[in-house]
Amino acid sequence: MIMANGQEVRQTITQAELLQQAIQRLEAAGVPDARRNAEWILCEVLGCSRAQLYAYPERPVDAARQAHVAALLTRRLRREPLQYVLGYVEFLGLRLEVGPGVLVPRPETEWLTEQVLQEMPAAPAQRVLDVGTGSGCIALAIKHHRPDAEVWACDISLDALTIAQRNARRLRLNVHWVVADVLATSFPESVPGSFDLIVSNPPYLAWHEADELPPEVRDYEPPIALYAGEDPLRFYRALARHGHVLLKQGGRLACEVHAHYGSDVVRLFERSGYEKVRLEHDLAGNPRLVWAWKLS
Ligand SMILES: C[S@@+](CC[C@H](N)C(=O)[O-])C[C@H]1O[C@@H](n2cnc3c(N)ncnc32)[C@H](O)[C@@H]1O
Repeated sequence: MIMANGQEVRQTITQAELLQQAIQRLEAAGVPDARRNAEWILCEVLGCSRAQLYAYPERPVDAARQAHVAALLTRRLRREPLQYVLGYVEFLGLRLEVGPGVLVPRPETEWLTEQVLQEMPAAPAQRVLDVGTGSGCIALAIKHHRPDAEVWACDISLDALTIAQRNARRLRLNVHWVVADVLATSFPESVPGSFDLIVSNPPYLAWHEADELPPEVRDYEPPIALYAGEDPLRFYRALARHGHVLLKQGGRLACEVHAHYGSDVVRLFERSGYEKVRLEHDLAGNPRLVWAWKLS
């Protein structure tokens, strides 16, 4: 009998027993969605699909794999996000590396990227800028689904850009990565301008919202990716200002918004001279995406 992270590792245990143990430990610690979490961790370590996990309940799990499961489980029990524990997330058909230093891409952002892809004209080839790219999820998904597009992506965080670039290399997607502070007065000169589309999921939480966040978000994801600070519209003001310089005539902005501030962002863009400003609701019915055109 071996001890791994305080957990007993028996020489022989079946997949079904290991799964049950994992579910019980996660449930006892109050981790939401315990079964799904346990399934993901076991499938990752055993190198099998969810169907195979249940199809072969009697299959024995060796001590090394038991110890690996125990190690990942310990991290998840401390409420580290499941995607950090696994080291990746699926985003619009792409497997992206994620980990400390980068926001875990959300389903809402996947939905937003789908809307953007649907609205992108087939021709001419589009020039796109993703502001606050994080793992690179939006930029990489656009480049993957529209290889003809010229895609640029920026972030203030070097940690994020390092992960985004690793994702790009692994997926063999050619995106231009730039370190830039969107709150600065101007963008680096290397960013060319004349964009057809600027897309952004900027930080949009207020400080006081930290108390309502689950520990996975509050204690692990980078604060720079989450909080806008005192002024929840700060990043949208900056995007509106830069859009006038970086977008071509007839270009547009597509921004993810906090469900509480959709109408405020619409007003902000209208007052900043954008036209055809429109708010879209996500699959949960929450205001989520604001479009704004630079027509004049
Ligand atoms: C909400 S996260 C979005 C990440 C990614 N686009 C996604 O949807 O998963 C916001 C991103 O903006 C970046 N960011 C924060 N402040 C910034 C700034 N002043 N200039 C540029 N990027 C910034 C953060 O590092 C983070 O990667």
